Amino acid sequence: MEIDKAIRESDDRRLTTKYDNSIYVIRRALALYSIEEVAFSFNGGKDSTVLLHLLRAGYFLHQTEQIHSNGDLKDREFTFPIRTIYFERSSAFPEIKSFTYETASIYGLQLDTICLDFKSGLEALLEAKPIRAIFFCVRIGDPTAVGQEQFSPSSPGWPSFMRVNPILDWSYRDVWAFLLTCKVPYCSLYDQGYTSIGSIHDTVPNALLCINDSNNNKEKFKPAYLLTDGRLERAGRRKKYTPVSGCFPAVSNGLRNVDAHENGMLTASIIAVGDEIL
Ligand SMILES: Cc1cc2nc3c(=O)[nH]c(=O)nc-3n(C[C@H](O)[C@H](O)[C@H](O)COP(=O)(O)O)c2cc1C
Ligand SMILES: Nc1ncnc2c1ncn2[C@@H]1O[C@H](COP(=O)(O)OP(=O)(O)OP(=O)(O)O)[C@@H](O)[C@H]1O
Repeated sequence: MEIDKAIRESDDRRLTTKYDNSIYVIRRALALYSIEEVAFSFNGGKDSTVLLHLLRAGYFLHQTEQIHSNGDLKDREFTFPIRTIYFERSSAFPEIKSFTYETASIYGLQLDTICLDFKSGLEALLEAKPIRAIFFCVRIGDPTAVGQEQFSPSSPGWPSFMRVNPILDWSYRDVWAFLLTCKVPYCSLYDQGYTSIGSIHDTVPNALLCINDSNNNKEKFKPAYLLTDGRLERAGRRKKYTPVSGCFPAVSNGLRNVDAHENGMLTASIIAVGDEIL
């Protein structure tokens, strides 16, 4: 299996350890649930792309073990049977949409495109299919990762299923080490300086990757894998906020000089020195 081979041939010990742990979680899930009971939530982003290939490798290894007595399972005989769900958004970047569909076609994914919000879409899906566990790409540091573990039941108020998070402990650097080591295709936006991709309304390239091109006065950006401080991967994503006076600010990556009033966020600092307040 090409993914497993690429990782085994790599001398990046940290990556190998992360890979082995993720494969362990995937194989645990595949042992606990039947193939009809699992699904994979895929959106064409970098984390999703990592998980797709981990699932391909994990499923392949799981299968190989199951049919061991019948001889080798060749790569070309291998299909990926895990139901893959994609919530299509009209506000998604066209590059993300096309990458998602191209990837589905290249790897023979059974893609279910859902045009509802997450909750209603999941409700409809779980009513129609026997799904009990969903592979998800949350990583520690993501705003939604708080309190999650590798196996976490869905939150109260959500349809009932198990969230399986095989890359929970992966860092930004691990994600890129994996994608580059395995030489798998990823969405072209990452080569244009986007480091985390939300909607067209709230995402710009990461200003930390900006190259000054004084010749033609145009902004250029280095690829996402050159971002050295992974804690800043969401610097190109504007925080969700409630507009104060109904006016929406221009997209900002948080590093440009954006008017705080315009953003609806006001901050104040107080410095106390002895009994004096400055
Ligand atoms: C398959 C799936 C399952 C989800 N399950 C939950 C959940 O159990 N609890 C929750 O608070 N959010 C859940 N969400 C929402 C995500 O945590 C998160 O809000 C969503 O991915 C939006 O991220 P974004 O705001 O960065 O686009 C789920 C989303 C998807 C696609
Ligand atoms: N529209 C969607 N359809 C299906 N799954 C989704 C969707 N949006 C989010 N998810 C799930 O939530 C995970 C986390 O989303 P998130 O946007 O943080 O990561 P990503 O898109 O893979 O990478 P990036 O941080 O670069 O955007 C996805 O990898 C996927 O499992």
